[in-house]
Formats: sequence, C-alpha cells, structure tokens
Amino acid sequence: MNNEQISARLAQFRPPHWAQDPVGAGFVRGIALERDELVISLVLPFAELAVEAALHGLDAELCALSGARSVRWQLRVDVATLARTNEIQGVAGVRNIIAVSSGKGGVGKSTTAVNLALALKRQGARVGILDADVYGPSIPLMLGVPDARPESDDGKTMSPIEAHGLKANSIGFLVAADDATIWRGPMASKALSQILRETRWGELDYLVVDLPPGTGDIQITIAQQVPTTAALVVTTPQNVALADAVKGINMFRKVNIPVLGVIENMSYHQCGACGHREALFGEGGGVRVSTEHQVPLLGQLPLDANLCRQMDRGTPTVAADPDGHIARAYLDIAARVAAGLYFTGKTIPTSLYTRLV
Ligand SMILES: Nc1ncnc2c1ncn2[C@@H]1O[C@H](COP(=O)(O)OP(=O)(O)OP(=O)(O)O)[C@@H](O)[C@H]1O
Repeated sequence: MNNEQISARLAQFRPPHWAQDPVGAGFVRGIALERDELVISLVLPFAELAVEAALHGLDAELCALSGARSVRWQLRVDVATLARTNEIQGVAGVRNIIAVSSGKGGVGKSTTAVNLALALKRQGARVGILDADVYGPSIPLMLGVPDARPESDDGKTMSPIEAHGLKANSIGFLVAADDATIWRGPMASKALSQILRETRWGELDYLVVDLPPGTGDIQITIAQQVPTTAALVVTTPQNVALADAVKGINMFRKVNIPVLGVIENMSYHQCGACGHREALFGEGGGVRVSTEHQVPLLGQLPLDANLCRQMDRGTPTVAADPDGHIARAYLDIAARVAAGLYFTGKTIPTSLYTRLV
C-alpha cells in the first residue's frame, strides 16, 4: 500500500467549516493496513466526533487505493487550549470558555447554552456550564436539578452539580431567587467571579457561560472578568431582537472578545401534520446580521413545542431526543463552534495555562 496516495486523498477532505484539511492541519497520526483493514488514526484538537460520518464517505475510494476491504477510523479528541485576548488569569483545569449572550431577554439564550453544552459533550468533550444569569438563573431547572446544592468540604471551594454528564454551577443553586434580583451590578459580578473560581471544575475542555441578557455594564464587566475565549450571540429573527444582537456583537468587539457567530432561535415553525415551514417572525434576519457584520451564522433552530416542554421538564432536547432533528442541529452548531474556536484561535500550552491547583 502506498501511504502517500492515502494521504493525498485525505488532504482533499475538508468540511466547509474547517479552515484546513486533516493532513495539512496535522490531525492524521497513523495510516496502516491491518490484514485487509485500513486503519486511519486522527487526533482532533476540537470536539467533532461526528466528522466520522463524513470521513466514511471516503471509504470506497480509500479501499480501492489501498486494496483494503474496509476502513476503520480511529478518532480521538484532545482539545487544544486557545489564547484569550483579555489578560486575566485562566480558571484551573478549564481549557476554553465560551460565553453565550443575547441582546434581548427571552430569545432562548439559556436553552441554547444548555443544548450546546450537551452537544459539545456528545462531540467528545468534557464540558461544564456556568449560569451567569444572576438575575434569572434558569440552568438548574433546565438541567432538572432545581433543588441541588453544591457541597464544600474545605469551606473554600465547592464541587459542581453533575447533571446529564455536565458539570454545572449557578447562582440559582446558592441563593434564593429574590435575594439575587436586588443585587447591584458590582455585587452580582463579584459573586459570579467567585463562583467561577471557587468551583472545582476538574478538567474541562469547554466551559459554557450563560451570560445575563443585554449589553449593559454588567454584561461587559462579566465578559471581562471571565477569561473568555470567544462569544456567541443568540437572537430571534424579529428586527428588534436583531438590532440588539448587533449591539451584542459590537459590545464584544469593543472589549476584544472574538465573536464566533450568531445562532438564530425560533427561526421558523414546522407544521407537525404537513411539514410546512413558516417563518413566524420574519425571514433572513440572521443571514443579514451575519453578512453585514461579518460573523458566521452558526445555525437556525425552529420554534418547537416539544423543545419548550423538554426544557421545562429538565430534560434538554439533546438529551431527551438525541437522534431528533433538533439535537442534530445542535450537534452541527457544536461542531462549528468547536472547529471555529480552534481554527480562528491561537493554541497555547495547556499545562501552563490551566494547571489544577
Ligand atoms: N426554539 C424554541 N422553541 C420553543 N420554545 C423555546 C425555544 N427556545 C426557547 N424556548 C422557550 O422559551 C423560554 C425562554 O427561553 P430561555 O430561558 O432559554 O431564554 P433566555 O433568552 O435565556 O431568557 P432570559 O435570558 O431572559 O432568562 C423557555 O420556556 C424555553 O423553553
């Protein structure tokens, strides 16, 4: 077998959201013929195990080139730590922090944060979620653990709550809802900073941070206090929401936090009976924001009664209906987020920046 021919074919493989092919990017670690099976090993520095399905599209050609009867893809995820633009100290054990924001309340930011976190996990990463929505923490409910309380055995640090395979912490676990709503900005952001740094997250590839809605001082303070790698903006297609999404993009740009893209939620409604799609809140808004402000549109989610019910019951859609079309949309978004983060970022040594103390 000629490995160079196999490599050359692999070098032509490039999913649209990848900036490089797996050979040029150095992901291919081994090509071997084991009896009549061609074994190709790849190590991905971002979470995208689902790429295996696309790689199988090469099987027939690779078999013809190598004389093998089948191809076995060995994929391993070893997420790279990426440089942040703000100079604050990283969080022990945490490789990358993704902030999920929205200009307006109620557009589905927390729903997106939870499902994105679960989708990143399905793509092969170790994931945590921090509910930074101090004024309306909804993550405990969405994860089905509204009464959980993080425990502390040393009085200084606390263990996160584990739910659906995610490590989670929220102001909602720690203080009564009415107490937090009267906090002023500085107190809220101080409390949040403490939760971020005093939680024993362990080793995480991605920590998803659900920011409070809006683009005011508190959001800026939080975004700057958290060593954020990059941010996402969630919007709905209405003009009012889009205008606020643009404010969100500009806010992150002002503080030098890269914006990975926009996610359009409640983009359309699909009739359960006939399958007809209707854009209830207008069409093309996400695409417009994306082209006018040069940020990728990472995905569009439908308005869906089941999704709403599943979130309210504490079984988020990616966990409740893992093979459904909505879960698949989130998996696709997770792949774009993970790959986007990697290809637009600068890799730094993990051991130096995320050492567990
Ligand atoms: N695509 C969707 N289809 C149907 N319901 C949805 C969808 N996305 C979110 N919802 C529902 O809308 C409500 C608000 O969602 P969510 O709490 O995620 O919004 P939010 O932007 O985080 O709000 P806030 O930041 O103001 O707390 C929830 O009941 C949620 O289940």
